[in-house]
Amino acid sequence: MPARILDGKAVAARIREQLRERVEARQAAGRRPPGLAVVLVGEHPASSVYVRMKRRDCAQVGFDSQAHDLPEQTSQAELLALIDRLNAAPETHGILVQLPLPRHIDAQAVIERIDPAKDVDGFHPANVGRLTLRLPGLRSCTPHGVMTLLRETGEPLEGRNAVVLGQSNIVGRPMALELLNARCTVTICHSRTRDLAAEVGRADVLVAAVGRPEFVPGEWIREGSTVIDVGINRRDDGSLVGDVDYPTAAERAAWITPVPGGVGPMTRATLLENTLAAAEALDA
Ligand SMILES: Nc1nc2c(c(=O)[nH]1)N[C@@H](CN(C=O)c1ccc(C(=O)N[C@@H](CCC(=O)O)C(=O)O)cc1)CN2
Repeated sequence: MPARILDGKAVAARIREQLRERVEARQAAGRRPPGLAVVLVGEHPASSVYVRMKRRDCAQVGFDSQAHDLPEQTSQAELLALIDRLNAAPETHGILVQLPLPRHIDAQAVIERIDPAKDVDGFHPANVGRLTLRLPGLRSCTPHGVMTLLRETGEPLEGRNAVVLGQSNIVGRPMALELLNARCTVTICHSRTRDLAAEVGRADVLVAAVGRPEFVPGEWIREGSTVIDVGINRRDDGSLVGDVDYPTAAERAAWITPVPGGVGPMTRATLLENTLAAAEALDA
């Protein structure tokens, strides 16, 4: 039986509708809309697309979308000064600095300058630490969005073997922590992993986040598993493919995410959820 599709686009649309209703109720109670500052430095083509989508999402749910488009030559000091102003601004509940940043800027220093209470990307060490310790806090959007999608299968996660391909700060590491917190047995694979095919073959839940087009062949996939493809790779003809070879993986998996329309929309929906949560906490 071919895999069932985990439709991130549809789930994200449902989340946005719920958020729109909550924002309406908030405003009916005389409170200001959640404000999200989206900071884009330079003109990285993919980043410009993602930022445009995030701003459109904000408009759709009634958030106050605050655009800060800065030139490529912006200095680190100028960017840090903007973060300081946004940290102090009561109408700004969430601050998102789109990554990657130009090479002359130290992205970690920028992330650490954001007030953890406004860190809607969940990248600040304080929020990553809280995730590690199973304390409430703002969660990194892609991994948290993946957890929301996994719940859509209706299958329990407890005790399942989860394998994460990739150990990045944005996806791989927080993803492994989310799965561990859901009581999976977690393996993280990376470029030095010895027998990748064997590790993937043990996965009841596979999360692929390596950034290499169609890197995982279908024959590695465990029959009946859930396959989450975080990769978004653009081919020369402009089309998008994931890190997993979708047609062959779909023959073996029970559930699979498409690319596009899988994890990407969930990343954006989680950003909106985080921004409303930040607004509720900051305005309380
Ligand atoms: N500050 C951040 N920077 C980056 C993050 C992040 O979470 N925070 N993650 C990635 C990119 N990313 C979010 O910004 C992102 C990537 C893709 C999508 C998405 O909706 N993709 C669509 C297809 C879009 C297209 O047509 O190109 C899909 O998969 O259906 C949303 C967000 C790096 N930077």
